[in-house]
Amino acid sequence: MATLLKELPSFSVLLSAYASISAMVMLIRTILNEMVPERMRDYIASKFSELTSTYFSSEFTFFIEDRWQASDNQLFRAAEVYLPTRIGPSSDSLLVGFNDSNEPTAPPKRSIPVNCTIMDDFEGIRLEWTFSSIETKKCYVPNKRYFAVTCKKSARERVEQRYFTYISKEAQVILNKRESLSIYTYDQDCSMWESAVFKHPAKFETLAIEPKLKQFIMGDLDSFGKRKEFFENVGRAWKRGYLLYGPPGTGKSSLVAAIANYLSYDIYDLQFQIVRNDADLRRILTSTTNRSILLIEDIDCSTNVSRGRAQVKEKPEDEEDDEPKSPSAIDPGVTLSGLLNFIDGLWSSCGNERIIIFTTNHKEMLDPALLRPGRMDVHIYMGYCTPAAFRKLSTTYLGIKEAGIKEAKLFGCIDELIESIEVTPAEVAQQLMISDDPKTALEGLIDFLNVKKKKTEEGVVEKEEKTEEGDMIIKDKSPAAPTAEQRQQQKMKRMPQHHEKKGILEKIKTKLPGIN
Ligand SMILES: Nc1ncnc2c1ncn2[C@@H]1O[C@H](COP(=O)(O)OP(=O)(O)OP(=O)(O)O)[C@@H](O)[C@H]1O
Repeated sequence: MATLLKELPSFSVLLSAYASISAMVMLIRTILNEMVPERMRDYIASKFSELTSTYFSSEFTFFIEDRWQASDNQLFRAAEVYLPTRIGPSSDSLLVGFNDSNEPTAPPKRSIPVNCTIMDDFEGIRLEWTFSSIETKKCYVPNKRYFAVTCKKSARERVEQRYFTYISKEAQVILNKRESLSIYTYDQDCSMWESAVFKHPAKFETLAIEPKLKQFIMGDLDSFGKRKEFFENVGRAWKRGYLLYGPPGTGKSSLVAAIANYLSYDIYDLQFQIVRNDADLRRILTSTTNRSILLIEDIDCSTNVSRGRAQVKEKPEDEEDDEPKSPSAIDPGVTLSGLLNFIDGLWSSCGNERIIIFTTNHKEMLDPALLRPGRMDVHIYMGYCTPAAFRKLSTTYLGIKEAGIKEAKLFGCIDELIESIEVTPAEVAQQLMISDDPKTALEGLIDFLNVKKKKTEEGVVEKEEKTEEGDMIIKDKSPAAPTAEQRQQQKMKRMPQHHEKKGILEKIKTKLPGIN
């Protein structure tokens, strides 16, 4: 010990060493101040302090941004669902509100405000969450939102391997338990999906369609939900495409609502006309969630995927086109191949448990490529009202479970009229709503059907006269009464689709392997 003390430098030596080091530092600082610009000095200082704090800090921070590469970040979504359940007394702020106008007195829902800090515990690990949002300069690019999760460095691996998986599972459980569904519509100005509470009363029980068709659709949906492994084994994306076609008012939208309620899936209602181009479509579609329905209504209104597009393309360039050009509002930049890429192309593998539904009033207008086998798995014709559909409507609207003696005669008359003209379930439902008294409502429906029948017959006669003369002059509306045979012939000419009513099931084309 004594030898060791002897070898230590004396106090005066230490003092002089300190003085010379300080002088050296002062000299270097003066040189740096003189030679290095101030901004550069600040940058070096901040980097130096960042480096030392990272090296010596005992904490680790994960960042979870709202986007991950080209898609929505599913971990971010899970955190959005999970974190509101962890808001406790230690949180200093909270975002509250609701968008369900059906229940204005319900307690508000919770969400996370910007810069709010939330503490969570997992297997003895303390975690601190902070939510941030950075505004972007470009108006069509949404704000960049992210969570920062801080934990002890020693717990980093457990958080990465176990905690984040736990959050995803918890979020799924919360989503499965929620009482209301959401319907999303795309806001092109903010470049994001906006949601509203979806509480549509349509159910399969209230749908007035042929019972066999109903059974088929429900069975198809059931088997789709159970076939995760099947889809994996056959190397296909876990998706199902439905094309609903038929005249307006035959229940296409009601069927979509019934499917959403049956499966408890959210609906993404995409107005195709607002999509700028294929890249835009890709971004929009990759930001939808699993277990959801992508709905594109009136797909024929998009000129780029309608049959006209193919015909226009085939025309020689110098050929005059007498057809007026479609206004740009209905001529989006999305190409058919861009859309098909999502249905069965490479992008179709993005996401799982998805239902894609297209509706159209004019199937014949669609580009054949969209109708080819393997594209839309099931084609469903939603036809005019049939006696069976009318029975369902009378149960739903008038509470008539089975026609008694009183109604039997009226029912017989209605059945006959319904079979002889084209009347939509929407029109029949409208008439049944006129009175709460079943007899009055049914009689009102008979009057309506009789008027419609008369008008239709008059229309046919008028149309035939027009066709013969080849001009557009409106003729006298009072027709010469046609004979029964003539009426039958007129009906056959006028309603080629009417006969399809009876063969609705033949119109269903099932293309998924494994379903017969
Ligand atoms: N098959 C049906 N079963 C029960 N209700 C129906 C049916 N068809 C139509 N309706 C009633 O008529 C209204 C309009 O129907 P819906 O909007 O579903 O028809 P649509 O075929 O989607 O029409 P569009 O092609 O014009 O969009 C609905 O509110 C619904 O109450």
